[in-house]
Amino acid sequence: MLPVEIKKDIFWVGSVDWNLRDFHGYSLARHGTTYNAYLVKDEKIALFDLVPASCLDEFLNCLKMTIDPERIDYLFVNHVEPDHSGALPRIMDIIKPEKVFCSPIARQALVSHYHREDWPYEVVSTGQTINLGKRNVTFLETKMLHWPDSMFSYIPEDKLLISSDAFGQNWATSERFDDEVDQSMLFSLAANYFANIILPFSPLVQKVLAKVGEVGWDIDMIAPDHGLIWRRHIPEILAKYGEWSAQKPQRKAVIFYDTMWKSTERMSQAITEGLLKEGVSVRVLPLKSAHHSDVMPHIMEAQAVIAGSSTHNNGMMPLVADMLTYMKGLKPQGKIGAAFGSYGWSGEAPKQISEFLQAAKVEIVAEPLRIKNVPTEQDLAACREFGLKIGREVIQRVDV
Ligand SMILES: Cc1cc2nc3c(=O)[nH]c(=O)nc-3n(C[C@H](O)[C@H](O)[C@H](O)COP(=O)(O)O)c2cc1C
Repeated sequence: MLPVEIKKDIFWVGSVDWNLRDFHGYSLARHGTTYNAYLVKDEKIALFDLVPASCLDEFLNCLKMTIDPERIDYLFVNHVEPDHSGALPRIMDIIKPEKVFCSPIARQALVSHYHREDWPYEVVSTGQTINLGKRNVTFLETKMLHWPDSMFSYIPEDKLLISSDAFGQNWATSERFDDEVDQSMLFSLAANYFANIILPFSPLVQKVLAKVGEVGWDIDMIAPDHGLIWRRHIPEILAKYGEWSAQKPQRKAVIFYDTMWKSTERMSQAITEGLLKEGVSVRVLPLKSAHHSDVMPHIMEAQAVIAGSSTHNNGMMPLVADMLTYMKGLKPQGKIGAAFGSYGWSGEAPKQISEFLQAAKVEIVAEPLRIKNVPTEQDLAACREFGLKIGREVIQRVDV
């Protein structure tokens, strides 16, 4: 990739991973991703963040088009996760920087990843400022957003916030800025990223947004470590982070299920009809075709989570267990829910699902609905009634 000057003497120098489809086990990177690093040419030459070890060659090519890497004085590590620091051991040998700036927790994390106590670490904390010459860099530790070591770097002279993984999206593009790409795709991928990575830390997002307001940073560019750089739609993405982290649900229900012989699927269709009759928008996600990370953005927005499974070996179908486990870890707040499914003889799955939902702090608003074998017309009417009941609960909560 070619470097791009994003501000006077500040360059994007990352790499674009067109191949990536599985991002540490998520289907999040269906559209590839970028690893963004930023080079600042001042009296001190500074490099912010890096790329994974696998992208080192492409990254070095890009970097060398802007600077002789040996001239770089300072490295800033905003996040230790290997997609942003994996190239560090090789880069340290090439650049031999005077200093490696990182948060106190990042220093420990770097040592436990790369086992190098001898690198020239310089620990920086929230509010501290480092001078580069004409510019300053100031820091805000964003612990658990989304790793303990994470921090933001802000350059006031350029109104530039280098935001680590926050505000990122996984999308391999040749464009570098938010106003150069399709807007609905951009915001949809930003939402996808938030729902799968940031959601459990929603209360922290609210605090960080408040803190950024409090310190009065004037920002006209947000440069995340993945995806497009925000320069045109900053108020919109900040508002979206406020909205997503507030977890205010919409008049929407998500139904996910797995089925062997489609009886549970037939139930899901009748439940959908009931919800629609109440005026609730529905997303139906059969887990054989929807990966758990594709379901989460819908759960993030929905008021109701309705999970279905046929009974399989006295339990729920494995894909449903997978989805529930994944969802529980992401701690969605303020949801209502219910469980359903077809069975042959013992029929444990719906009750097990209902208990799991409850353990995930989902408020159960309908008894688990079980149908023996293939649903009759009467059974389908019961499913519609189940959908109507949940629909009414959605409306009651969303429309207050
Ligand atoms: C491998 C297998 C294991 C099953 N185990 C159970 C079971 O433990 N308890 C039960 O009630 N039904 C069991 N069933 C029956 C199914 O739950 C039943 O056929 C149901 O109607 C399937 O719903 P579906 O079409 O949505 O998959 C099993 C079926 C299969 C194929």
